Amino acid sequence: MSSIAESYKAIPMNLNHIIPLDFNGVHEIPESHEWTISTEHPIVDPVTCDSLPLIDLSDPNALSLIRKACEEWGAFQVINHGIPLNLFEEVELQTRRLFSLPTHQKLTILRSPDSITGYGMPHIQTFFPKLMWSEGFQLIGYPMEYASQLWPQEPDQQTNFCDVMEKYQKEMKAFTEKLFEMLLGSLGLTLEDIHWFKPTTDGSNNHQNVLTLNSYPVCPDPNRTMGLAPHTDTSLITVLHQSGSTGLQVLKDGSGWVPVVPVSGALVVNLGDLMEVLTNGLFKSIMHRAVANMTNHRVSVAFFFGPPRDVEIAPLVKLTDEDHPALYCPLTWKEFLQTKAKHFDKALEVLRNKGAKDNLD
Ligand SMILES: C=C1C[C@]23C[C@@]1(O)CC[C@H]2[C@@]12CCC[C@@](C)(C(=O)O1)[C@H]2[C@@H]3C(=O)O
Ligand SMILES: O=C(O)CCC(=O)C(=O)O
Ligand SMILES: [Fe+2]
Repeated sequence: MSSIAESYKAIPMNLNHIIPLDFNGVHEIPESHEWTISTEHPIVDPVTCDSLPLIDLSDPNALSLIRKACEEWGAFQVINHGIPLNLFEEVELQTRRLFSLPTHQKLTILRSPDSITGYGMPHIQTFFPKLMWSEGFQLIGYPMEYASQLWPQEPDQQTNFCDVMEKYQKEMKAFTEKLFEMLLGSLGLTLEDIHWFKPTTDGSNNHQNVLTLNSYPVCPDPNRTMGLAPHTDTSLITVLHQSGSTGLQVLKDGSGWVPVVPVSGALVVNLGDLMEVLTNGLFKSIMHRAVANMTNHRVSVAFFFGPPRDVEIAPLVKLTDEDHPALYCPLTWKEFLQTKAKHFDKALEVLRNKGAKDNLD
């Protein structure tokens, strides 16, 4: 059995693309972090122009609103999701505790070049000549091996951190499974149409999920830097809790970069590349990016919901016919991460053109 944790073994990253800047006391943008931001797409005003749909999950029309948002945007915000709001406060507090540690302490849990978990710059850094104004920490499950290094003298803090992260992942797992069912429902499908989906009452099914804590330190000139460069996620669904400060922007066809205005207690749902594959392109994965700001240290928490290990994702049979042939070749999340690590934003195109996964190189 091969898991996503092994995805980067064949394509290790360069250490210069993992170690973040020590952002403390930086008042000038170093050349290494100075970006020329493309003006190909303008930043639009989310108040007077397009704004990301906000869906109330208790609305009787929720399914049709979800379908519209998934077809037109590939993302939406949700309220009435059932996750206790104090859990967001707890996860944000623990996230801030981690990132406010001295740099030498954070470097004790530096991600190794062939690994998925640990502290460092985003995996996509490798595709950009300039460095991003952010740092992140990826974890899977109960992260005691990391917490014990971060707070060696504080056993209570170690357990607090791990307990909150574990509780958050459990809530997110249940929520993303429910959301996945709603997304299918919006297309007239059920979980029965997904041969690999095995819901369990005790939460023990083997979906693969990753939690990422993102940190965007205060930046002296955000217009000349990039917090997290434009990308689509590889997951089926990503659920993002953004703290009170703006920073996330989604790319809307025909409009431009639309800032996602934080709504208290709401979660942002992004569709990832594997959802585009599964729905044979009916739902699109959304291009998005994040920017830092001059006044607040912005943090966000992203939960990546993926398929079980060794399950090949392919366009759903019920969504294909003679007029709508399958557009993508089947592959596992791990194989897709490897394709993305080679081809980045061309990865879906590669899947469309190759027909069989043996030809992905
Ligand atoms: C499972 C994963 C999704 C992710 C790559 C990763 O292997 C672990 C971290 C995730 C993350 C977080 C920041 C943005 C992103 C594009 C990246 O570079 O690392 C996503 C990845 C993704 O969606 O592929
Ligand atoms: O911080 C954000 O708003 C975006 C984070 C994100 O896109 C990611 O973690 O993949
Ligand atoms: Fe993302």
